Amino acid sequence: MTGAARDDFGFDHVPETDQSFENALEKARAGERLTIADGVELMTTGTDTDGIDPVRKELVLEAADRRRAEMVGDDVTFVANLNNNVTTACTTGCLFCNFKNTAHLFESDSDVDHQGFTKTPAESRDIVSDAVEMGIYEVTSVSGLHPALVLDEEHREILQSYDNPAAEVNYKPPDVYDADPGTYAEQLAAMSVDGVHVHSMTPEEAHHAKRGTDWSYEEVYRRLADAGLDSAPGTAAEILVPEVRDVICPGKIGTDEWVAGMEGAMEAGLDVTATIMYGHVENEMHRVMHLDVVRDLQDRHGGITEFVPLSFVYQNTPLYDRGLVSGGASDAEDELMIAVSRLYLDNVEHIQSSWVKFGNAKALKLLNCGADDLMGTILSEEITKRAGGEYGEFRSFDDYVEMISAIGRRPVERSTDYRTRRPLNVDDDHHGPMLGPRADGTPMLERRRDPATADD
Ligand SMILES: C[S@@+](CC[C@H](N)C(=O)[O-])C[C@H]1O[C@@H](n2cnc3c(N)ncnc32)[C@H](O)[C@@H]1O
Ligand SMILES: Nc1c(NC[C@H](O)[C@H](O)[C@H](O)CO)[nH]c(=O)[nH]c1=O
Ligand SMILES: N[C@@H](Cc1ccc(O)cc1)C(=O)O
Ligand code: SF4
Repeated sequence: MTGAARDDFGFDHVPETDQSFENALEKARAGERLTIADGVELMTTGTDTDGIDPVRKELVLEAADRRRAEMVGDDVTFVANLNNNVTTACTTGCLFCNFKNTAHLFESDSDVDHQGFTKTPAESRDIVSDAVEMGIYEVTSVSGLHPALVLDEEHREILQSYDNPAAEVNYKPPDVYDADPGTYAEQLAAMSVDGVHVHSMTPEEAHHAKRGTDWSYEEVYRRLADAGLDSAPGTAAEILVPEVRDVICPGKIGTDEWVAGMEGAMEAGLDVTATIMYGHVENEMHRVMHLDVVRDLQDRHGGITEFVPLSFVYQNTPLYDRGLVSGGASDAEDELMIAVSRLYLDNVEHIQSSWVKFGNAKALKLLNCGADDLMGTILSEEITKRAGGEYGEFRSFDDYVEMISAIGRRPVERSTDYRTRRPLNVDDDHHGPMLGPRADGTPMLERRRDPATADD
């Protein structure tokens, strides 16, 4: 149970094992593949004692830091990217999420005020074009499950052929809404400016993009790739254990469906990332069971480029408002989550420290606990901000160089798939991206179009 959860929720899976902390640590240090019991011993710093033992914790962090150095060396990577989320309208109602707004508020005849947005493909293109001009390599786009969003026109026709599409397949035509998001294919094509890498379509979104059809995930991801998709984010993972999903996101796809979606993306030839969102109602057994699902998937397919632990941002969420949790993960839990991810996921090369969730100081600390990637410039962020997170929306290349060299590591700009890397020269006065289609080393904000002088 995390420190923050108020109730035990009657979970069947609890952090109890037959393993000892010492044996688990020994195996981790020797580079042996860990079992779930080993992982739980490390994550809890021993189930034989209550709470986190600070001395044992340091031993786990040290083992993970050493493993990181052996696996990927001392470079710290990051990507020049933009978040361009298309819509906050969603019908799913996950209890940890304050990104979404109830979809019916977006209907033209609703007079209830809301803070949400829906972008048309043309609006997405303008936003991405500006960021490409600033030198980004990647655009990341994740959205709510808007009832008018469909894969393509063929999908729309199928959904319209149902007797009652709203009730049967969660479809309403775009003319019901204030703004038309177009189709997923149109959005991806619009965002594909000058060949910029498009990272989008979580398994949850892919499930929405195939609703009411018998299409496979592979088929859906192939069509999305034809439209401009380059890789897929493995969010919607949350905690991949059914009894936890029943509490925090009963309307969401299940664990098996998430795995099937990721497999479909990989079968369509796309790289994917994988995530865990932790620090709410789950316990350490659930966290390690989740790592096991990811490791198993990677054993079978090998397309996961990075693992991203997303620490739950609790402030403005239904889970917190309703008293189901009293906060998020502690610093020690964040450190152990990163460290055990590194040690358990022996087949995933990169572990990301997410500054948007942790802030600069903790994000840097986590680079000494097993992480080797410091996310991206982002430029605009809504999910964490709307949940009450306060660590901003942008990090410049100068910020990155300063932070990473301050901990004695080498800053390296990367592509989304990590296959292209460019070490930065820390002695330069200013730094900017070089890998994007229009990047030329100029600092990003210097190239931001001034809205006052923009001509369109
Ligand atoms: C907001 S959704 C958008 C994409 C799509 N609707 C989905 O669920 O995959 C993307 C991810 O943001 C993360 N997220 C949402 N609310 C969060 C919160 N309060 N704290 C941390 N992560 C959060 C979750 O992991 C979620 O899967
Ligand atoms: N950790 C978060 C990410 N990570 C994604 C990266 O920035 C990048 O897009 C990925 O590594 C692929 O190159 N993105 C978010 O929007 N929010 C996060 O918390
Ligand atoms: N956009 C998601 C997180 C995310 C997106 C893509 C990733 O590869 C990883 C994480 C958020 O802000 O929470
Ligand atoms: S996490 Fe995704 S599916 Fe769930 S409510 Fe938020 S936007 Fe909708």
